[in-house]
Amino acid sequence: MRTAYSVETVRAAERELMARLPEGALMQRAAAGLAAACADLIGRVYGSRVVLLVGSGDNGGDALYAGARLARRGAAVAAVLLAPERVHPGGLAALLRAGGRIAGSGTGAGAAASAGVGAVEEAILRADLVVDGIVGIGGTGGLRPDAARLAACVGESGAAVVAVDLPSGVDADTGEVRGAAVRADLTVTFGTHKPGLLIDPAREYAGSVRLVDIGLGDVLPAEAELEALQHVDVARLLPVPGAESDKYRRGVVGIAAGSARYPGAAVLAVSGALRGGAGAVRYVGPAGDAVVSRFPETLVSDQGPAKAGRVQAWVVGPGAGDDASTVAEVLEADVPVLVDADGLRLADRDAVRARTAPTLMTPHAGEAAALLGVAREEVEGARLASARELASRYGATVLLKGSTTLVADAAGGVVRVNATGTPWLATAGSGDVLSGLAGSLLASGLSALDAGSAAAYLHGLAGRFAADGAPAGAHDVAEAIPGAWRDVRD
Ligand SMILES: NC(=O)C1=CN([C@@H]2O[C@H](COP(=O)(O)OP(=O)(O)OC[C@H]3O[C@@H](n4cnc5c(N)ncnc54)[C@H](O)[C@@H]3O)[C@@H](O)[C@H]2O)[C@@H](O)CC1
Ligand SMILES: [K+]
Repeated sequence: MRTAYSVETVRAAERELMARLPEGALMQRAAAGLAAACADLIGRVYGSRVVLLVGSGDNGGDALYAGARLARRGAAVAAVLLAPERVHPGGLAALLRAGGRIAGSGTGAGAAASAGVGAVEEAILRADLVVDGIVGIGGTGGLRPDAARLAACVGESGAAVVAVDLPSGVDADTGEVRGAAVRADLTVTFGTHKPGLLIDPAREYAGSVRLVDIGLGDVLPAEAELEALQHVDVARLLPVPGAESDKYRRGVVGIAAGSARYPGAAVLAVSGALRGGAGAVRYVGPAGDAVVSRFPETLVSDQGPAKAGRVQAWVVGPGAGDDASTVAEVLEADVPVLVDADGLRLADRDAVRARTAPTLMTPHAGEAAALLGVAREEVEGARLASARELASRYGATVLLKGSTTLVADAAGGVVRVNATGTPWLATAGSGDVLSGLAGSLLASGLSALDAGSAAAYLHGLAGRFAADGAPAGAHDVAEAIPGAWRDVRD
């Protein structure tokens, strides 16, 4: 499991750890890890041109101490000081002792806003490596104008860019990026991941992320704010039939989907459900013929959901058109229900809130925006807050689809993030496959949080296998699910 902790939690843990250690020990651990990561990235340290962007806090201190280490190994290191009067004194002294210098001025008053700005920009443009120590977990609001100018200049440089702890300008707790931010090739983060490093849009700014152990693990609380499942975690969740299993014990998933206009949505939801571990898939709706001709193992009922027979979890909504009564009927069932696509629009909020069995809603950003009454960009820019808000409004678990899919429970607690997805998954019908797959996992007894996050994981992996660098259709993704399942369990 990859976990991420909020700034507040990190601060508390750091205080506890610092009280037990000699002064400055944590920063030295951070700087050593940072310098090593920089060296790995650029390959040859000796003779390389390194520019440090140094803010007024400890993030700048980390950059300065790491810069000193690189200078001792023969790099030409220049520090751009955003606030020379408040720079980390020990870090700056260490850099100067190691032969580093202050960029833009020979006097030490070389802030980017000063007359030395041309020289600063030139240094950044000519650098082999830029180390972004403008601001870390102490950042508030968007980058200030001086810092924003530096971030823009870094964007024009061909240098490798390493962000210290976080790319400056991104929100550590939410992954939001309001205004300018540094785009890094690599982010070297300390002690633990921060939620923003795992959630878009900030995740994209971070590049690849390397975690440096500074001993924080022992003092962090057991429950994180955000977690990302890995193969072994998903393998533990996936249902495996035992010797005594029959189709009912393995779970029957009901699919109430499709319409005369969109029969394909029903077929695709069933295709996902058949690969999700349930013992049987029951279909109700107007696309029964299309479903059976493609998947003869489906139990098709021409009755409504309430009379369809035994079902341990329902999926309702893909391709449902305007069939609000089926959605309402499914929401009355006393078993877990997954609501997707048209079903999200048709589901009555009070009916969802009144349910006692789990409800899993699976909107993409556009659908979530419509339910929240905001613009799509607002959801895309604030994915964590949007998922949490929707979960709390509906009293449901919400799986917000996207490049980094989030799954949030209504009661709060840990949020799951999934990063196995690929842009190739942005293809018609791929969401229908996911809803069937997640519904199948619900029917086999997983909680809404586990079913949603395990399904997102498998679906993302299947998308990668199906696409493999070329376009793939949603049915290809469904067919790749068994391979993803095997990959996870190996
Ligand atoms: N506390 C610890 O134990 C450790 C902290 N470390 C480093 O310390 C960092 C946190 O240090 P600080 O608490 O000093 O905070 P930061 O260095 O992250 O930022 C605070 C400084 O940035 C300025 N600032 C805030 N928002 C800004 C904005 N939007 N634009 C421009 N400047 C802005 C503030 O004026 C303040 O001086 C971590 O991210 C990490 O890099 C590491 O050395 C590891 C150990
Ligand atoms: K930074």
